[in-house]
Amino acid sequence: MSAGEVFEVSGCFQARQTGQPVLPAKPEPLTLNPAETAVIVVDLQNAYASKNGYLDKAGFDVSTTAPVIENTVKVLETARAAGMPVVFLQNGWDADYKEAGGPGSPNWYKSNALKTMRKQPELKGSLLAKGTWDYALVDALKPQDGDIVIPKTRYSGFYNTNLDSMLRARGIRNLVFTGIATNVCVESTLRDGFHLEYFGVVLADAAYQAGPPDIHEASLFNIQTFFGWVSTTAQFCEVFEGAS
Ligand SMILES: C/C(=C/NC(N)=O)C(=O)O
Repeated sequence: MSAGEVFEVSGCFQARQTGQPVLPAKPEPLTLNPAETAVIVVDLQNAYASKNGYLDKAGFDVSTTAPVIENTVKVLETARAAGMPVVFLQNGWDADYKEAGGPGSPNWYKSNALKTMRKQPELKGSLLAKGTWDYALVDALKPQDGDIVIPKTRYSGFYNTNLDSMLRARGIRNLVFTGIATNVCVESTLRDGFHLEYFGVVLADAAYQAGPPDIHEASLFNIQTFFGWVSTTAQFCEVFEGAS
C-alpha cells in the first residue's frame, strides 16, 4: 500500500493513480482513503496516563504522558472533520475481577495491575475496575456523538470484542493508532489487525510506552519493520486537514 508515485497539491501529497491522500510514514508513505480509515485511541484512561493511576502505582513512569493526550486531541479533531470514525478502546474488568481470569489464565500472572493488587490488597477494587476513576478515559478525551467506545479485557482490542465487526461494517481497511502503551496494547492490537488484513499505522508522538523509553523505540521498529507503519501527529494533521 505504499504510494509509489505521488504528487503534491497545496502542500499535501496524493497518490498519482488514486488521488487519495498519502501519509508520510516509515518505512514508506501510505495511501489512506479517509472513507476507509479509522482512528483507534488505545486505553487513554487514568490507569495508564495519570498520576496515581494503575501504571504509576505499579512503578512505571507516567510523568510525560501529557503530550500523548494533547496530540491525540489534535488527531481526533482532524479525524472527525475528515469523517473518519473514532474508536476508543477501554481496558479493564468487572469490580470482582472475574473478567481478568484466575490462576487458570496467563493474565493472572502477567497483568501488573493484578500483581500490584495482590501485593497491596488495599488497592483491590480500585485498579482498572469498571466504574472507577482509574478505568475512566482521561478528562481531555471524552467521546463525542458518533464515536465508538469498545471495552476490552485483554491487551488486544480485537480479542473477545466487536471491534472487527464494527470496523468491517463501516468499510474500514486502515487503522491509525494513538494511546498507551506502545509496546503492549497498541502493538498487540495493531498486530492482531495485521493478521485480519488491516493496514496499521502508529503516530509515534501520540503513543507512550510502559517501561523505559527504549521500549517505545523498539516497538516502533518492530511495527515499521514487520507489522505496519509509523508516522507523526503533525504529518497526520497536515495530510487530513480539509480532506473530508
Ligand atoms: C502494562 C499494561 C498495558 N496496557 C496497555 N493499555 O497497553 C497493562 O494493561 O497491564
